[in-house]
Amino acid sequence: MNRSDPTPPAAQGPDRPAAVRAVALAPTTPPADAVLPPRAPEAPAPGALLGSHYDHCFGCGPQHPQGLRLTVVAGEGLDVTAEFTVRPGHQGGPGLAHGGLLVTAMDETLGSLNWLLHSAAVTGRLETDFVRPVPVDSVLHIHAWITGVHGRKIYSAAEGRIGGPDGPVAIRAQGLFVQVKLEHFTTHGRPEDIKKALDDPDQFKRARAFEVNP
Ligand SMILES: CCCCCCCCCCCCCCCC(=O)SCCNC(=O)CCNC(=O)[C@H](O)C(C)(C)COP(=O)(O)OP(=O)(O)OC[C@H]1O[C@@H](n2cnc3c(N)ncnc32)[C@H](O)[C@@H]1OP(=O)(O)O
Repeated sequence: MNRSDPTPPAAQGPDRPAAVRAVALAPTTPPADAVLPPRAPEAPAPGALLGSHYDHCFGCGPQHPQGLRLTVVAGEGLDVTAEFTVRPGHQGGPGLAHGGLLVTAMDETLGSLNWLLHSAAVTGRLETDFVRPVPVDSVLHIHAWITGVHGRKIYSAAEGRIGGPDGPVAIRAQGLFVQVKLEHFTTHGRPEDIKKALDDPDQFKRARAFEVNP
């Protein structure tokens, strides 16, 4: 369609050309029969700092040179808080955090809710609203919580605020994570990285701690 064409787009449907047809995405809001389970007995105590799940993770790994080095603390309920300091290597616009990295920070924080249920889960769908720009050197304070669990699907939401837990909201997110077994990683990951992770007893211990039987 010509950009200046005032004709409104035709209704979505099978006759619409594939190149312009919207894709059907799953909702990130839990269904009515979703449940809010109790914290797992193995969940970290409220206030505990959650370690990185993998040293080379872009989101939380301390060994990643340009990573976000997000730190996460367990909340009182099915929630966590996280902090991410925006560094010059995270710029999109001059002096501003790249939006994709802000999404990564939300993804990582929502993903760490796994610790509270003692199960590994991967992101199936993630929606974000960017509310205001985030300058370099600012600290993004993120609060994330589980909104419902339905079978293997974990629904969650988060808000990121600038400068403090009560600072202005910069980003909001809702996610749908799907619980997986450890084999998800060992089957799909690059073999040399899997081997290194499995050869490191500490890394292996953390990986086993996540094992689930969906
Ligand atoms: C040795 C090394 C140790 C390392 C130890 C690390 C441990 C801890 C690591 C944590 C890491 C966190 C890091 C941050 C979080 C990421 O960034 S994770 C990376 C990004 N995500 C991905 O790569 C996931 C890619 N997708 C997949 O692998 C597969 O599509 C999935 C999501 C596992 C689902 O496949 P599946 O297991 O075959 O599930 P399936 O039976 O199709 O669906 C199950 C249910 O989920 C729904 N569903 C499936 N996919 C979707 C979707 N995309 N959207 C909506 N709903 C979906 C289905 O509709 C179905 O619903 P019901 O019918 O039950 O109502």
